[in-house]
Amino acid sequence: MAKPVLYSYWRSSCSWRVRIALNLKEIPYDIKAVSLIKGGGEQHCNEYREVNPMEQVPSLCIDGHTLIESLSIMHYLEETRPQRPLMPQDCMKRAKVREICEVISSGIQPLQNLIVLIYVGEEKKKEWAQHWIMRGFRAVEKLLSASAGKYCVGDEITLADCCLVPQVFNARRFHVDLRPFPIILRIDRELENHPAFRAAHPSAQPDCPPEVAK
Ligand SMILES: O=C(O)/C=C\C(=O)CC(=O)CC(=O)O
Repeated sequence: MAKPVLYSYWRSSCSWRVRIALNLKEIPYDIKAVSLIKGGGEQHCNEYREVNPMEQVPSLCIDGHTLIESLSIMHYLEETRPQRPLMPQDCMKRAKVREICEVISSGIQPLQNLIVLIYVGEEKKKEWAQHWIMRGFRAVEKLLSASAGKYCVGDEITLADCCLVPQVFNARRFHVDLRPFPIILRIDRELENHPAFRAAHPSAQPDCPPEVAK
């Protein structure tokens, strides 16, 4: 089987989630960088629209197919590559993992992504992004107060952690005050030096601008 190819952008939190999952599962993959900003965004070109009709990253070519949507990709990896499980065994804990993934991937990230911020406009975009991230993080913090052990759900790393860490990076990028979210901060700190998370970090990506990578 050919090595999987991930269409990715260094600073895209959705690409980053999938990179973490691939790294944790030790699945070798190649990256095809798609610049979301060059020339108005390479994701909108005809060639890439054939790969991903949503004109977004990530997309993953794997097992002879192309998959889009980060959570759907991560669940496929979990189902087909059971090594280093990223979902708990227990059904209620699985539901808790999905809950946190949903809040982040549907309730926060889409509201502060590039296409929405362009639409909101330069003047309002920071306040807008902060509002939706804080609203979502209040919910995540509350959920974590019941589910967290060392990580988001219990003491094993799950897909919820793969979603949380990149969203914390985005929160910092928009200067959100994270002090009201001590559990989120603790889990982020716990994971920042994990090799799979470090290798997936924007600053470690081949398309990261050299002045940022330093
Ligand atoms: O470098 C840029 O400014 C462009 C795009 C992004 O950050 C990615 C997003 O749209 C946000 C996200 O993935 O959450």
